[in-house]
Amino acid sequence: MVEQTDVVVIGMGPGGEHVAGRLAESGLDVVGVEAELVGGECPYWGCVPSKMMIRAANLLAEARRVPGMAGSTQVTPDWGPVATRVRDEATDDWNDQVAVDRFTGTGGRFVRGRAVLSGPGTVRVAEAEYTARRGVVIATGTRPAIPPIPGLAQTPFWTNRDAVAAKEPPASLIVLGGGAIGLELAQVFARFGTAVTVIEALDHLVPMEEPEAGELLAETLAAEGLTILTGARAAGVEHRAGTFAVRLEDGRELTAQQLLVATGRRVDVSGLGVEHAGLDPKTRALTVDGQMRAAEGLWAVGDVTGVGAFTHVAMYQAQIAIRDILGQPGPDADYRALPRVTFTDPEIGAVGLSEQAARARGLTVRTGVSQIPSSARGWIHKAGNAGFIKLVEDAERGVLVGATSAGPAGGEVLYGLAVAVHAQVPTAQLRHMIYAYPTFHRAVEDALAALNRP
Ligand SMILES: Cc1cc2nc3c(=O)[nH]c(=O)nc-3n(C[C@H](O)[C@H](O)[C@H](O)COP(=O)(O)OP(=O)(O)OC[C@H]3O[C@@H](n4cnc5c(N)ncnc54)[C@H](O)[C@@H]3O)c2cc1C
Ligand SMILES: NC(=O)c1ccc[n+]([C@@H]2O[C@H](COP(=O)([O-])OP(=O)(O)OC[C@H]3O[C@@H](n4cnc5c(N)ncnc54)[C@H](O)[C@@H]3O)[C@@H](O)[C@H]2O)c1
Repeated sequence: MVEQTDVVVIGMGPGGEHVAGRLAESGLDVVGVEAELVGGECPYWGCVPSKMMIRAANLLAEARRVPGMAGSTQVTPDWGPVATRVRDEATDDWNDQVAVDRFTGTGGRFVRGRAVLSGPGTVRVAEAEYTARRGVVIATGTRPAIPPIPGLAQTPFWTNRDAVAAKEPPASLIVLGGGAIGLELAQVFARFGTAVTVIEALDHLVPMEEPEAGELLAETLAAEGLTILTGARAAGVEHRAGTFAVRLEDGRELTAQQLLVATGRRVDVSGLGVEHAGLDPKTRALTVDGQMRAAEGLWAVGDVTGVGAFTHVAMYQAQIAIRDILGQPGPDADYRALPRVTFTDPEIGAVGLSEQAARARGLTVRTGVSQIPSSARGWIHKAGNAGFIKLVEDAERGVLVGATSAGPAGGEVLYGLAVAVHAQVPTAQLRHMIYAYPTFHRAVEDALAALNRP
C-alpha cells in the first residue's frame, strides 16, 4: 500500500510534534509517525516529571531551612504524592491519547509504528508506505548512552525512565554521571532520604559548564549529605542478592540498592534508512544547515541534530523547519545565545560560551564574577543562598559572549543575560542599566563592575 502525502514526520517528540501539528494546521497533508508516545521523552520521562520531582524535593529543602530563620519544622518526606502526580498529571499513566487527539485535531494523520526511509521521499511503517511530495522530517531524538563497563549490561540498572517511574525512593542509589540528569535526580532522591553517591569520570560535575558551577554543586550536594566522587571511573558492575556493586578503577567498591546510569544520550539513526538520502547511517548526529535541511527533501530537528539536547532547541529548530517547508524565507538558526538550565538547587543557568570555550576560539576574554551571598538579596535570603554570576566578555568587541547565573533562581536570572548575549548589548550599556533592588539579578551589576578589574 503506497499513499501520497505532503510531509511525513518521523518521531513525534517536542520537535516532531510541533512540526507535524503546525504544518497540518497550515493545510498540508501530514503523516506523523511515532513508535512510542506522542510527546516524546520530555513529557513522559524527562523535563516535566523530573521537574515535578524537583519541585517536591525543593519544598522539603525549604522546609528544612525554617529552623534558624522562621521557627521549627518537622519534615516527613512522602514519595506518594510525587509518584501520583507523575502518573496523574504529567504522564496520564504514560498514555498519549490527549496528544494524539491534539495532533489529529489539526487535521494530521497519525500512525503508530517505527518508520524507516525506504527511498528518497518515501517512508515505510510496517506494511504501509508513504511518499511525501514536499519532504520528510526526522525528529527521532536520543536514547541513553550506556558505557561499556564490564558487567553493567547484565544488571537491571535504572535509566531516567525507571527513576521517573519509581513508586518509592530507593534506600541507596549510585548515580553514574554527574551531568544534568544525574545531578537533578541525585538531589531529588537524596532529599527524600536516599543515600546517594555520584560517580563522575571528569574532574568537575556538569563538566560542559564553568568549573565554578561544578565546584559549587559538589560543595552544596556534599553539604546535603551526598557522596560526590569526581575523576572516578567504574571498572566493573555486578548485581548480587538485590544489591549493585560498582568497582572503581582505584579498587574501591561501592554498593547500593539501585544504580542510575546517566552518562549522556546518543543519537542512533542506524536502521532508519538515511542512506537512501545519501547520509551516513553511522553518523553521531544528522548534520543540518541553518534551515534544518539534512539533504534534498529531508529536514531534521531536535536532539537528532546533535546541537544541544534540550526541548527549547527542538522547538526552535522546528519553527525554522516549518517555515522552510512552507517555502517562507527567514534567518538561519543562531545558537550563539543557546541557554541551558540545570535544575539543581542551586540552579545552574548558562548561556553562550564558557570562559574556556571563548578562549579556545581565540577571543580576547575578560571575565567578571560576583557572589550571590554577598549581594543584598543573597544576604537577606541567607539559608540556601549559594550561587554566583560569571560573565565572559569578548573584550575587543565589548560584548558578552557567555554567562552563568547560579543560585536560588539561576534559571530565571539567566533571562537578562541571554538577551545581552543574543542582542550583543555592549557591556558599557549594560553597566548603565538600572537593576532593581534587592533582586538576585542585581548581582549582574557587580559582575559587570568586576569585568574592569585587572
Ligand atoms: C531526565 C531528563 C530530563 C530532561 N530535562 C530537560 C529540561 O528540563 N529542559 C530541556 O530543555 N530538556 C530536558 N531534557 C531533554 C529533552 O527531553 C529533549 O531534548 C527533548 O525531548 C528532545 O526532543 P526531540 O523531539 O528531539 O526527541 P525525543 O523527545 O527523544 O522524541 C523522539 C521521538 O521519536 C520517536 N522515534 C524514534 N525513532 C523512531 C522511528 N524510527 N519511528 C517512529 N518514531 C521514532 C521516539 O519514540 C520518540 O518519541 C531532559 C531529558 C531527560 C532524559
Ligand atoms: N535541565 C535540563 O535542561 C536537562 C536535564 C536533564 C537532561 N538534559 C539533557 O539531556 C542530556 C543528557 O543528560 P545526561 O546528564 O545524561 O548527560 P550529560 O552529557 O549532561 O552528562 C553526562 C555525564 O556523565 C559523565 N560520564 C560519561 N561517561 C561516564 C562514565 N563511564 N563514568 C562516569 N561518568 C561518566 C560525563 O562526563 C558527563 O558529566 C543533557 O546533556 C541535556 O542536554 C537537560
